[in-house]
Amino acid sequence: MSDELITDQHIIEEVMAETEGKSLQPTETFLPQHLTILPIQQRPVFPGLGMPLAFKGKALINAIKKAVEEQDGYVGLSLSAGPAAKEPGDEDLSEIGTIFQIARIQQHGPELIQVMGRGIARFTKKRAILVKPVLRWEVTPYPEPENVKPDQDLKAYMMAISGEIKSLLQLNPLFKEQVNLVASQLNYDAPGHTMDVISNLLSSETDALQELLETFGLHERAQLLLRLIKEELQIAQIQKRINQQIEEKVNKQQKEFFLREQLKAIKKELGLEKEEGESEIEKLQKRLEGKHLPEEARKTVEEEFEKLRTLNVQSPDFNVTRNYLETIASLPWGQYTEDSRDIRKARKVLDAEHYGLEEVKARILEFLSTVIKRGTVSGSIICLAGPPGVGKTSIGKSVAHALGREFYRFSVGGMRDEAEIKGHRRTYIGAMPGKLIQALKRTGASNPVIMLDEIDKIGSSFQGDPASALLEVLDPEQNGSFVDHYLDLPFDLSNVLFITTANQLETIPAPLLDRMEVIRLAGYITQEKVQIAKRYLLPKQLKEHGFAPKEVSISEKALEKMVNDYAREAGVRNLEQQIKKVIRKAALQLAESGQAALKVTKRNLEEFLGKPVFRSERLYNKATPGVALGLAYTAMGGATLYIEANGIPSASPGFKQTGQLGDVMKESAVIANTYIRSLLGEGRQEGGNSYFESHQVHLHVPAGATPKDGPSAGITMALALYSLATGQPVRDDIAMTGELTLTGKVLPIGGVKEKAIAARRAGIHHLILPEDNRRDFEELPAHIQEGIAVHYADYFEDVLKAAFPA
Ligand SMILES: Nc1ncnc2c1ncn2[C@@H]1O[C@H](COP(=O)(O)OP(=O)(O)OP(=O)(O)O)[C@@H](O)[C@H]1O
Repeated sequence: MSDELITDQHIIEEVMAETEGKSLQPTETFLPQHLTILPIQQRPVFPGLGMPLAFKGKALINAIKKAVEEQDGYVGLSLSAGPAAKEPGDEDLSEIGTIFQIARIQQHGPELIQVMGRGIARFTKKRAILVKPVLRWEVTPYPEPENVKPDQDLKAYMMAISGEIKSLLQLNPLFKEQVNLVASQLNYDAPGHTMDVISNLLSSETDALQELLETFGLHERAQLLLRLIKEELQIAQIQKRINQQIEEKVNKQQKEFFLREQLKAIKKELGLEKEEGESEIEKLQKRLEGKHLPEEARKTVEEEFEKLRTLNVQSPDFNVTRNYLETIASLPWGQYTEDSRDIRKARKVLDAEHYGLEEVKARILEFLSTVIKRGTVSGSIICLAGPPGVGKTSIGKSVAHALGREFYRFSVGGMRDEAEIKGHRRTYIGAMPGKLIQALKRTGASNPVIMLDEIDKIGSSFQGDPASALLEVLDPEQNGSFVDHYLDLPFDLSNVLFITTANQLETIPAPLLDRMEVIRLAGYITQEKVQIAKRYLLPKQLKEHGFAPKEVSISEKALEKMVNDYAREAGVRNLEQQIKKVIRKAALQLAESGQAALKVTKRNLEEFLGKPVFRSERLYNKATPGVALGLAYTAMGGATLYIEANGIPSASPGFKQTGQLGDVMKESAVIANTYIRSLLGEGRQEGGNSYFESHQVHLHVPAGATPKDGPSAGITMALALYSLATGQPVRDDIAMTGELTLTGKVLPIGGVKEKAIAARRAGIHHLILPEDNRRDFEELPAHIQEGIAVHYADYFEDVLKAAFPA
């Protein structure tokens, strides 16, 4: 035999076969009571199974040989409590051990011997009879009793044990071999023996196994064994799970690795060598290099880069994180354009880009000079208010030009979702930053001019209130660290110059309006429009259509006709459309006729634009009793507004009004009715007037489909009723506006400039205004006042005097 230690399974089997039958169920009388004690470590040996053991030291080797020769190979095995290296003394050894019968020995050199044999029975120590050179004890052997009939409890235990062992078998294939080996020995009629065989296979703690050995009662032993097997089973299950997990992970990793390698190889073939993720990360990092990110942002960016590196390029998370970093990289952190500080240049820019608007330009220049002086725009918000097409946007652009800043414009009209301003949180699919951050990204500067259009039409809904989000953006206290939901980092908006535009101020949320400096643009009179068309709109459109200035000319008279008959509005948007139309038609004519140039005049204008859209704003060619011309101020600018009254003779007199009137306007109508009735009532006027007592009176404000409201039609309504009742027509070249009280006092109204412009547009030469609006009118530019005679009214009598000149 070789010198190797025997571990081979078949040798152990051989030993077992050899010892089989010899002492399978020894009785006490067969077993020696004086035994050489061999100390063993790590785990006790249970009776029943054959196994190899190794011992060291000359004294032990001699004692073992002697036991084989003289004592049929019987020795005692006792578990040593001390460390393996130390030679254990009497006191270190467990007093309960196993009688072991050695069947074969094999010496490996002078110091090491290997023995093979099997456990026979338990013993307990009586006393030591020799201590040196080896231990010899007097013992009491406890062979397992034969043929005990297990009682019910024990049977149940044994079945449970066998069940658990079966489960263990399924989990642990290594275990299976051993169990198969002992399977032949499992015998439920010898429960003690069976349990010992199984105990030999357990991998429980040393102490637990020794306790099992020391348990003589079969019930208790069965209980303990069952517990230990269950523990073993649990461990086996955990092991299995861990194994599975590891296996799965390894498999997945291997697969991914394999695919990635393939991808790399393919890319290499295609010349796209670098790994996608890496090169993207590098690119992003490069873009971020020159930016002045604040500490907090820098930290976040670093964390995100860390995350990006660990992510698979194909994973959706990679995209989300990359997009986020791209947004950050595209923002103008710490990048500013330098403001031009030259106010004379600013004036030049404004003048060059706009005709007229003197007052607006003056206000803008005042504003710019304070900005230049203070060196900061923080807290200043301009609101340009006026009808469509009067140049609000283009004034905003000029402000940006004058300061040398970038310009960005977006509309907040109809906005209902706060996220449009503040962005979506990144957890949303397809999340984006809000409009403000997009504006900064687009302009590439942290101090652009941002124009918020249609602030009077901002909405609100269950998705949050965009107005309050805007408030946060515009508030100088807060916008230094504006946090967009998507960015989730503060960005400094305090250097942005905000300009808002609105058609009317009434619908702007009050907290927003409070923060803004309102500059009104009232609209243009005909002469201004003609000049704007001649100097700006026409040259611009010619250029856009690829014409030299001389190729198409439109005479001033033609322009005037265009303004009056085709584009009657407060602004010039529609006029610009008409000019485009003329130029397009002219282009066709020039191409077809081969002419070099074309002149558009008042006479041939209809060839280009068709029949006039507006004839006159006057519905009535001659003065009619019951009709008066009022002036209104709407989001579209000033407008003229007829008020009609009519009556039907009736036994049951009454009063009604129509024309989509708002609540305030309805009240005005009722007030006018009451006032005029009391004014004309019997006994008050010479001869008396009993019209209202004998008629159903109806008041109407065309056009009936347009909703109207406000108190400023008070005097007009009253005058219409007066004219109806008295049968006197109001002179046909007069228009009026003013609120009326129940006692006939005339109160001031708003929008004087817009209304004056509307009156001029309608060819009106006489205007009735409340006395308290005198200053408003007198402060208007001379060209608007020109040609208008104003009659100021303090009481309704003043209105009558102006309307029915003697
Ligand atoms: N005073 C002016 N001088 C020169 N051009 C003008 C003047 N006013 C308006 N325009 C021109 O008229 C056109 C319409 O003006 P703009 O778009 O600024 O109007 P807006 O008031 O912003 O209208 P909206 O309220 O509809 O946005 C532009 O081409 C603009 O340049």
